[in-house]
Amino acid sequence: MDNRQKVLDVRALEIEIVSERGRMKAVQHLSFGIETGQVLGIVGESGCGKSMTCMSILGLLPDSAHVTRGSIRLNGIELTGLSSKKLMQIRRHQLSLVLQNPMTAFNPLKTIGSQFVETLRLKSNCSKKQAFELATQRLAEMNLPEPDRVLSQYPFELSGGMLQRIMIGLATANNPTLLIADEPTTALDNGNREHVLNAIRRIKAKGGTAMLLVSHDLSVIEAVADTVIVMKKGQIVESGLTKDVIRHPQAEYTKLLCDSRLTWSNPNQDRSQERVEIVQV
Ligand SMILES: Nc1ncnc2c1ncn2[C@@H]1O[C@H](COP(=O)(O)OP(=O)(O)OP(=O)(O)O)[C@@H](O)[C@H]1O
Repeated sequence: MDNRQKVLDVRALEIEIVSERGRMKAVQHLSFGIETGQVLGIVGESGCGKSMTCMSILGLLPDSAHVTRGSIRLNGIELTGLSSKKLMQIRRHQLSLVLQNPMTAFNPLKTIGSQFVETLRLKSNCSKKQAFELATQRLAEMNLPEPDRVLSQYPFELSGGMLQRIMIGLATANNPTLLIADEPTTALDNGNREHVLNAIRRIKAKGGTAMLLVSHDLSVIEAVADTVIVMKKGQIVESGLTKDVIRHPQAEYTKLLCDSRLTWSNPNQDRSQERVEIVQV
């Protein structure tokens, strides 16, 4: 990874968790950066600190966790130590989060259109009519058929795969500086997975948003990420251009992940029990 101007610049980050069992470092010595229009993948086993890293950037760590060292800069602004009011402003205008469950992300009692409009008007000063027009445009960009009809529907009338693409459209509607997507394709059938990866590719092609894509699945990272960091037990074991890391893994742990990627791409493997969630802050 080079030293060009980075939208997100994380340096020597350390996150500590305090519980009745004592103190533990969820993340340490973590440094990485992302440039505008680029996708950085974070891959690693469960519990290695991927979510803690994302939540620290958003200023949404649980009460038991704290950034104890290091720096997180978004467009040159240091986020660690900012007041919660300032962080909320930054989240509202510059950051978006897409998590795993689209069904729980939406209010079941409101149409997609009213939720879209509500969120857009919270993030910018647009009128109801402008918000509706933007919503229609974003749904079309996400390749959703009949955007007007989708906007008039309730979440339960749409499939999980469609709701995921709607969430990505909503999360990027106001062109955030940084989109954080946590496992957005896990366990989708191939068709829906490809739709979501295409949605990510379209956001990349527009070029205004940097993206942090978290996945335990190296194939997803390989499909869209320019650079990747491989994490194990809260630390980076390897990082670099995705194609280099995947073609020539250096760390034993990355080699293992690459081997299991071959297993995951086996079409006979049953991944139907895995769930996917997408939520926006
Ligand atoms: N709310 C919490 N309170 C205390 N410890 C937590 C909390 N959430 C996570 N942890 C601990 O922090 C460490 C890092 O967890 P984290 O959720 O960041 O891992 P992850 O890589 O995102 O895992 P997964 O892929 O399963 O989501 C783990 O040891 C985990 O047990």
